[in-house]
Amino acid sequence: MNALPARPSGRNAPTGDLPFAQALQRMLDAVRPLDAVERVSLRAASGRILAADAASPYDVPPHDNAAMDGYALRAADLPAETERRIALHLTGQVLAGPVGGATVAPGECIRITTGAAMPPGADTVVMQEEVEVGDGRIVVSGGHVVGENIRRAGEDLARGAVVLARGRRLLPADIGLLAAIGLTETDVVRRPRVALLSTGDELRGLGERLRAGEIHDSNRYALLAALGRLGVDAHDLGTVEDRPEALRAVLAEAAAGYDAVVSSGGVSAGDADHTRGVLAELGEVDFWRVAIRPGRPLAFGRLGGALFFGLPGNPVAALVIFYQLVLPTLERLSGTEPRVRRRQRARALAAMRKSPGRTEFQRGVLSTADDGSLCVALTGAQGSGLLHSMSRADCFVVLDEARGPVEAGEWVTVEPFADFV
Ligand SMILES: Nc1nc2c(c(=O)[nH]1)N[C@H]1C(S)=C(S)[C@@H](COP(=O)(O)OP(=O)(O)OC[C@H]3O[C@@H](n4cnc5c(N)ncnc54)[C@H](O)[C@@H]3O)O[C@H]1N2
Ligand code: MOO
Repeated sequence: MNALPARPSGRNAPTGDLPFAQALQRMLDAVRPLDAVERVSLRAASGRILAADAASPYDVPPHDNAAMDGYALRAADLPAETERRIALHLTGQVLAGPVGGATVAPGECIRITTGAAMPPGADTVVMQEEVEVGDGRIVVSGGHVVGENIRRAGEDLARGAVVLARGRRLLPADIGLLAAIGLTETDVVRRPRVALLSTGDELRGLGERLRAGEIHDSNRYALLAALGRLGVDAHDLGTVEDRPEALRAVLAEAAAGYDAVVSSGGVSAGDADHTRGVLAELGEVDFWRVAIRPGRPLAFGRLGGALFFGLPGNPVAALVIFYQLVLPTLERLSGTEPRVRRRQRARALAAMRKSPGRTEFQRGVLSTADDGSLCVALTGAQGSGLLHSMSRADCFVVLDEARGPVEAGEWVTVEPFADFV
């Protein structure tokens, strides 16, 4: 791990808070993407990361075929002038499916349906709407061009062409492409094994009764849900008491069996905050404290073979850190590049509080003004313990470290959740 880089003096310099962009870069740099491969059936491959380029073993479509229901014929038989009409002898039909022996000789045509392979001799398909059908013959006008209404072999994918590159997260259309090139299985990267735990004597699991001073452990369930959507192999290690020995025991075991460990709580400066101390004992702390709000007391490091993310306990802080820093790092660990965050500009519907010194990720709701421009309003109070401020939101409002308050009507940067949440 690198030592903390020299930092220019500034508002956060004395505390050693790492600027957001530097923290993200250091986390990404610390990753060695997994390269272990497993073969899965195509039915189980959705959302997995492709481990090697997939090339097509043949042309797709494999044969020239009709793009319309109509008649396969030879363009040379037709008159050049649109007004003139001629009759062609109708000799049979070809449907989509196995190819029969039908061929088209001069003066003949064959009935053809969409997707059926072009019979030898024919070079054009005329739509049935443009043809008059009689007894054993059709009447068709001129003005058709050679190759009309034919889909060419290899038009979608040429033989040997790379259809999907290594590192691709397989989407439904990708599964279709792999099926189209005849694959039944594909090689994907093994899923990262990620351990998740919460720390805090006040925390109770689902269904447990609360005594005075206790709360439900909401972080563990929110983070498990977020990890589930990311497609990692998440393991719930439960809630750990605020005792160094208890944390030591759980983290020592986690160090051995996981690619990443995510904890929440116990990273700040309180008397019961042991996460950093135990991480330093059993592994390495790369940095803690990022100039970000919420989520400043983030501890990042290494625990045995695992990356370690010590998220702050406040529920909104834990999720903001997860989406902004942990998610891209886990994407790289999974063998794919972090997805692009499409930042947009939106007009603030009301003023927003902001002091210089930390990058803020406030929670907003997008709307469209009468003139079509994008607008954003905050989801009410932005305290980092107020989980509803996150659950009501559909975007982050990203306010740069250096800037101060936002005035109503000002343009700000937003990150729609649809891209990553
Ligand atoms: N003297 C200082 N105090 C605090 C600082 C600081 O820099 N100096 N930072 C504050 C900030 S910012 C945050 S965020 C919190 C983070 O502290 P911890 O990570 O040590 O979190 P805890 O103290 O354990 O808990 C904070 C808060 O969150 C609740 N919590 C914890 N875990 C869960 C969970 N799994 N589910 C739901 N809620 C949880 C906990 O009950 C506390 O209310 O520290 C500030 N203090
Ligand atoms: O950073 Mo703390 O996460 O603001 O509440």
